[in-house]
Amino acid sequence: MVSRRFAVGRRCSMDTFPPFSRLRWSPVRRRRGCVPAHDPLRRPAGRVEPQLDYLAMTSNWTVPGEAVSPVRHPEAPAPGESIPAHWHGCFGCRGTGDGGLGLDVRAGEGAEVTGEIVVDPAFEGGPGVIHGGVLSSVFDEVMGFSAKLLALEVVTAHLEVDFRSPVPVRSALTVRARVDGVLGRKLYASAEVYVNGAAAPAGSARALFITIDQAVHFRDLVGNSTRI
Ligand SMILES: CCCCCCCCCCCCCC(=O)SCCNC(=O)CCNC(=O)[C@H](O)C(C)(C)COP(=O)(O)OP(=O)(O)OC[C@H]1O[C@@H](n2cnc3c(N)ncnc32)[C@H](O)[C@@H]1OP(=O)(O)O
Repeated sequence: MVSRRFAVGRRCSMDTFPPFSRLRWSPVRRRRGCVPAHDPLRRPAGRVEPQLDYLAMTSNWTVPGEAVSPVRHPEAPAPGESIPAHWHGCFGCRGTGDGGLGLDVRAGEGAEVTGEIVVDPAFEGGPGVIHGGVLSSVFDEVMGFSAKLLALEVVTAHLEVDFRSPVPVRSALTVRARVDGVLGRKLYASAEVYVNGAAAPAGSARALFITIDQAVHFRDLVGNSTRI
């Protein structure tokens, strides 16, 4: 059956809709003269395209000048030691067998941590690559662990991620994260992800965490949990 979107140009036998139609008619379909009615690759005349500097991976999220350097807690895990899960029910802390990310996060120097994870095929988004939301969760979790070196309980208030290059499923990821600055209840953190030991990051993230009193924050929410 020929879809209405490919009604102009020659008829094609393999007319299917996204996610795969874009991959299939470019460039093969162009050569065949098979042109869709609406070509998402064609830029509409007169529209201003966003000018993103992907290589610089810029961010408008900056640590305020008044922020102070993070102070590592004297009883924080030593550099190289694994940092225990903050809660067994956490998606980030649970193993992949239990529907979690299966992250292993280790303490570094100062307020730095390193998270290791192998991208489970269950985390697939686009064909063969990790889902961007899952990678965002990885960043969120590993940056959150850096707050544990300060012995602070935090939740994420703001998270931003730059995806620089695709991250294949089954690849081994190393996430380096740290608290960059503290201002009252606010912790500013940043992180980068490296694929299979590559020298250049495949993505980066920044976050704002806010310290909380867990007992108060979760008091009226804990009843929703199925893992208590
Ligand atoms: C999970 C706990 C375990 C702990 C173990 C550690 C390991 C963790 C690993 C887990 C990792 C995964 C973790 C997860 O995934 S946590 C899950 C995702 N996050 C949440 O569910 C948090 C939802 N939000 C809230 O509950 C409240 O908004 C919070 C508690 C964050 C603040 O509400 P609260 O009423 O308490 O305080 P406040 O509103 O006076 O705000 C305080 C200050 O912050 C500033 N502000 C706030 N938001 C923003 C913003 N978006 N951009 C810029 N600024 C912002 C605000 O202006 C103010 O500044 P100032 O006026 O004082 O200058």
